Amino acid sequence: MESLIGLVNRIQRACTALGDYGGGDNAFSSLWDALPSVAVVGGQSSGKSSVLESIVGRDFLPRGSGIVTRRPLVLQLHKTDDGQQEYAEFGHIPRRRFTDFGMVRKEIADETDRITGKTKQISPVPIHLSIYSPNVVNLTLIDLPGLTKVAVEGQSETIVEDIENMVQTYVGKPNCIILAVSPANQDIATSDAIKLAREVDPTGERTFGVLTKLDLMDKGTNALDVLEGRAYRLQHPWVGIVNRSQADINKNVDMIYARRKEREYFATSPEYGHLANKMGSEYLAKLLSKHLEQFIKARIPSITSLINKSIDELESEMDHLGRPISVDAGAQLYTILELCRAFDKIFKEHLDGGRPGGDRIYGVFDNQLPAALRKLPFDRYLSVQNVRKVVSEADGYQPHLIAPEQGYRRLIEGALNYFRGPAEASVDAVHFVLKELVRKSIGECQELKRFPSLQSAIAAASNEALEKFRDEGRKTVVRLVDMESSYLTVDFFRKLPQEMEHTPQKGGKPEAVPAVDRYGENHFRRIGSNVSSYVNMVSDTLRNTLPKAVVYCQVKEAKQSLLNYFYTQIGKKEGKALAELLDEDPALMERRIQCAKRLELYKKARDEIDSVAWVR
Ligand SMILES: Nc1nc2c(ncn2[C@@H]2O[C@H](COP(=O)(O)OP(=O)(O)OP(=O)(O)O)[C@@H](O)[C@H]2O)c(=O)[nH]1
Repeated sequence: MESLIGLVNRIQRACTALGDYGGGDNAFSSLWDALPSVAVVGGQSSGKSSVLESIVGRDFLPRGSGIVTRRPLVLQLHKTDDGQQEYAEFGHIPRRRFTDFGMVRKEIADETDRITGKTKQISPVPIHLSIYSPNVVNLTLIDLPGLTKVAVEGQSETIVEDIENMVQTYVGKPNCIILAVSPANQDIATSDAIKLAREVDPTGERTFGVLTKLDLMDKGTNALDVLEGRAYRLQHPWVGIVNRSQADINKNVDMIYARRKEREYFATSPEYGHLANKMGSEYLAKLLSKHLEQFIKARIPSITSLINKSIDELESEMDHLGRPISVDAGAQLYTILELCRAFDKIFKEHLDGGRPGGDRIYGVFDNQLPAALRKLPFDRYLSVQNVRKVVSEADGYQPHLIAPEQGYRRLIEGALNYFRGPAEASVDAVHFVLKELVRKSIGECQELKRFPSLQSAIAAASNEALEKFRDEGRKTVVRLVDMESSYLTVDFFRKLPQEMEHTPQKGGKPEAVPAVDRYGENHFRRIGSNVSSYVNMVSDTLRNTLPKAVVYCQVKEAKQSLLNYFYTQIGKKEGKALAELLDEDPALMERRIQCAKRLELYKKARDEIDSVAWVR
């Protein structure tokens, strides 16, 4: 059973080491807040320090006028075997044993000043002090600044309120046992400690009332009304204490001697003799220790479930935030390549299916290209007037005698030039689809979210590569069109019906004679219609071959080598340049560090609890 207080002590120390001392920090749930503790509260000079020293059996707390306790002091008491030497250890100076308790007092004062300065301000960052002694019981107590009514010189106006708020953050938690110290020589109705305890624990179930200075009460008066629970009722019995007086302190009266005197006081007291075995600082220590053990035991299941829940939450947040970046250049390069691959994978999924967008490329080939081909102005180009003009100009001063060979060629070449427009437009349309898919893929790549600089670098490199593919695509489609002009399909012309008419020859044999006027309108109309048929045939061919060229030069290349050039570039980069690509958002980096710390804390706490569970 005793190991339970030790367990909470260890977890508390881990909490402080990792910056969790409850309250304030809303970024994470606090484990400290979930741990049971005993906080000592009371007005100034009510005797808090004396009670603590009496429980420990040692002088070790700084004394002086004004507010001496300006940071919470987490006092962890560990009982050792009889005969062992007493010593103290501070959380902020691990492994240094203090056997001189005068030095402990000095270190508490110095450590208080280290955080608050000598300005008499207060700070919520606790000081951890462990005392190992055969004269203590296992117990953890938190000493808090005394509640005060007025600020003294050198203190801020808000000090009264600040102290009350700090004390509130401790005693306000349902896991905090309140040790409310009130002096017997003051009316209990005016006790600061009881006033505060009543606010945060109205039923009195977690408040232990301690009445000091019983020896200083006016002659003829006693505190039985309070000690027997009539003046102010609590669930737990009140404990009366007689500490050393100021005169005793001045005379350096030994604490162990003081304890004996206290025992004698109650044993021989005519008023309190019947309560003697339930009075005094030793009894108080044992009572608190027993209660704290039970309290911790009852809280373990809820602490365990809080720890497990927090670990789950932190792990999923860590997954979301991603792994920390290594400082090693090789590892950085590896990370960059992995991120590029993650992006590339998404980009390919867009093209191959699985993610939308690739279908828009098919839309270019299936709708945009055929529509653009249909809209080409061949009607105008192959009008009778234009055919006549082109054919006539083609023959120069010597008009054609038989077929207008040159005229046909000129007309066809002129018509085929029109195909360049839709061919290049297809290249551009696919280019823009690919660019858009790059943008989308970067946005969808979770792993890249942390790295704005790398995102821009990948976008720039991809777009540069896409431009190159577009240039290649353009050259290829224009070449396809030019190829159509460079060598015409002879078969088509062979199969053209001749413009001949058969007239009877002398002697009965038919004789083929040209029946049409080679310079007449019908003739040009027929040429126009022949050229139109040829152009349609080419159009059909290009409708099939242009997509092949575009896919070959742009889509396939984008899939296979979008980041190839980028890879060779980053391969040449030095550590600093690589680190720049991986410059994360600083807020994110900080959050990851904090998450990792908390995760470490919760895991440590879980291990501690598991180890105690084995012992039980
Ligand atoms: N005679 C007698 N004097 C006591 C008793 N308890 C405390 N004192 C004296 O009261 C004075 C204040 O006691 P502390 O223990 O310093 O009180 P505190 O609440 O810690 O005071 P601050 O830290 O200043 O808020 C000291 O001079 C003590 O010697 C007691 O039970 N009997």
